[in-house]
Order: sequence, then C-alpha cells, then structure tokens
Amino acid sequence: MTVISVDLSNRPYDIHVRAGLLADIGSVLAPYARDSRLLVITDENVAQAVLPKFEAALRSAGLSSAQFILPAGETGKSWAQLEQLTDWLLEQHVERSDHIIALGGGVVGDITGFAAHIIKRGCAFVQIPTTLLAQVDSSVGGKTAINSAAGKNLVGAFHQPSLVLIDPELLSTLPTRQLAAGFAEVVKYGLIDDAPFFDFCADNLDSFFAGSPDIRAQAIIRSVQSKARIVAADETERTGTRALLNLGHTFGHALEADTGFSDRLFHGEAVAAGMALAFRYSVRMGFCPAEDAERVTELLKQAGLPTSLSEAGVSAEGAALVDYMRHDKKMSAGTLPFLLARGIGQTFLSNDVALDDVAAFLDSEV
Ligand SMILES: NC(=O)c1ccc[n+]([C@@H]2O[C@H](COP(=O)([O-])OP(=O)(O)OC[C@H]3O[C@@H](n4cnc5c(N)ncnc54)[C@H](O)[C@@H]3O)[C@@H](O)[C@H]2O)c1
Ligand SMILES: O=C(O)C(=O)C[C@@H](O)[C@H](O)[C@H](O)COP(=O)(O)O
Ligand SMILES: [Zn+2]
Repeated sequence: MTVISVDLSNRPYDIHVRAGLLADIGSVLAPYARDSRLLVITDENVAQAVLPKFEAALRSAGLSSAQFILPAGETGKSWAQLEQLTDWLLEQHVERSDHIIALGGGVVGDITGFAAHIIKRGCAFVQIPTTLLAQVDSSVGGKTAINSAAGKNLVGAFHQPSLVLIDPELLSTLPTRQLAAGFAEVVKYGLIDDAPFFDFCADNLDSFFAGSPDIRAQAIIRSVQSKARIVAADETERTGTRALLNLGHTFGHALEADTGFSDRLFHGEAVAAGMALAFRYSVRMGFCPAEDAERVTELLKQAGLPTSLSEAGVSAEGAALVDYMRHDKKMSAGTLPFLLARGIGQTFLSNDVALDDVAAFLDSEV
C-alpha cells in the first residue's frame, strides 16, 4: 500500500492507495463507525457497481450502513439534493463526532463534504473515490461545493476529509468516457509543473486505457502526490499556488455552464478543452511555443477528449462565454487572474489578461 500525507499543519490526513483495498475496507473503517454503523452517501450508478461489494466488506468486519443515494451526474450537486441529504442525515441522528462516508465520484464527494461542513456546524467525512477523476483530484484537498444557477461550485466551503481510501480496481466498471474525463485531470498535473509526468502520460496512454494495473497505480499516485503537495502549500487558495490546479477551469467551467452542467460535457472533458484553449491563448499572448500547445492538443485528442469549442459542443459567442467567467471565484477587484503557460510543465498565474481579448480569442477559435 502507498500512503501519501496531506501535510496541513492543523489537520493532516492520509491517502491510502492499494489495488483490492475495497475487500478490506470494513476493518479500515471500523474506527470511524458509531455502534458499528456508518452513514454512507453514494449515487445510483455506484449503488449498482460498488455498493454490494462495499456492504459485504463492512459485514465481514461486523459493520452495517445506512445509505443515501443521489441521482447520478452533475444534477446531484444541487440545492435540492443538499436539502434532501441534510434532512436525511438529521433523520439518522448524525452526531458531530460522526464520520460520514462519501462513496462515489466527484459529485458525491463534493456534496457530501459540503453537507458534512454545515451539518450541526461541522462533522467529519471520509472519501472513498470511485472514479478516476475523484481518485486523482476531487477526493483530496477539501474543496466542497454545490452548483448554483449562476455557475459551477459557487456555494461551498473548504472542509478537509479525515481519510481518503483509493482502490484503483474500482475503475474496472467505469465507462471509458468517464475514464477519459478523469485522465484530463491527470494530464493537468504534468502541464502545471511536471513535464516528465506529461511525457509519462503520453508514453503510457495505451497501457493506461487498456487497464494496466501498474501504469494506473503510477498515474494515480503521482497525481495525488502533486495535489497533496500543492494543497499543503496553499490550503485555501490564497497565495496563488493552489490556483495552479485551476488550469483549464476558467474556460472549462464556462463550457460546462453553456452545456447546462449535463452529460453533454463532463467536467473532465470541459477541463480538457479548457486546457487546450489555455495553451492556445498562451501562444496568442506570446508566452508559449506553438509546438507545446500542439502536443497538449494531440495527447488529449488521443485520449478521446475534446480540445476545441466545437468538439465540446459549444457554439456560444466569446462574449457570452466570458460572461460566465465573471463568476469565477478567482475574480478580484474586477480582474480575473488567468492560468497561462510558458510551455508544458510551466503554468503560471497572470493578472494581465483582458476579458475582451479572451472573448475575441474565443470568437477566433470557432
Ligand atoms: N473538489 C475538487 O477538488 C474537485 C476536483 C475536480 C472535480 N470536482 C468536481 O467533481 C465532479 C466530477 O466528478 P466525476 O467526474 O467523478 O463525476 P461523477 O461523480 O458524476 O461520476 C461520473 C459518473 O460515473 C459513475 N460512477 C462513479 N463511480 C463508478 C464506478 N466505479 N463504476 C461505474 N460508474 C461509476 C457515476 O455514477 C457518474 O455517472 C464535478 O462536479 C467537478 O466539479 C471537484
Ligand atoms: O483543488 C483545486 O483547487 C482545484 O482547482 C481542482 C479542480 O480540478 C476542481 O475542478 C475544483 O473544484 C475547481 O475549483 P473551483 O474553485 O474553480 O470551483
Ligand atoms: Zn477539475
């Protein structure tokens, strides 16, 4: 087993990564149960694909669970679902000292973490991520949120999990399109500050998608190590370091909004198109060699991901997309800091981007 620590001074926690971990999860979770019982939040697909094995593992350790099952997909991250979820937790007489279990993808993890943050003014939670995206990104770092009418993740809180348990074997039931969406956030770590990891992703793409346990484990561990390092350096995105994890997201969240936060464009797919756009915009600004932007687009395309507005199914005008960006949480005193790149592995935050120019760039892309 690989254990990665998130070294936060006042609330450090561990991430366990091991193929086959699910079978032993009962004994790992036993210390987090009250009266041998756990409160588990999941979604309808995970309830089919993973929950039976999860419950069997709990039973073998003498534990039982009560479950709240969200609808699958981004609609699960809504005010309506948050209300139902918090009502259910109260019906279950959740206590502040309880650890709520998030068993699922980023949607389950984000809303469970937010519910845990607000219920009885805060209780603990454990992340058991079941998608690639959640294993490499959303389960680590404590960003929790729901979406609102104005945009993505606009209502939320920083609330760190107590423990993250990653079993790469859970990806065996994940549809290929979801695997590719998660792969975009894996590639992101290479693009931020780890060019050799970008090369690893390119060199091992076929093995990764073919299901090589070794390559998948390496990709997950390296991603989680990057995320843990960045989060520990800037837990609440105050210094600019954590903002690096937002590469591709200012464009991506606008694309998700334009496609209605729906299965027309998954989050990871929007991030892929957003990263390709961020690299091309960096070329336009004179920061990045065109060749690097082309390599980024090529790798994402090979993974089956969208790399342009049209491939993302977006036909909106640049000005309309920029209007979504005005809700970006990085916006400060009328300026939107933008993640740009000087090349692969050389992402930086720029305060010199004019939104009118971004709109013109987007119009030139169509
Ligand atoms: N908090 C963060 O730091 C952070 C980071 C990245 C993304 N996010 C958020 O995460 C969300 C996207 O997460 P996601 O891509 O995991 O989407 P998701 O949670 O919607 O899961 C994708 C799909 O896979 C299904 N699924 C999950 N596990 C499965 C399994 N093992 N086998 C079969 N099907 C399975 C789900 O039911 C769903 O239909 C977005 O809302 C995004 O904003 C948050
Ligand atoms: O953990 C972070 O910080 C990230 O930015 C990770 C992103 O992949 C993730 O999608 C995050 O939810 C986006 O953050 P937001 O603050 O733009 O909502
Ligand atoms: Zn993301």
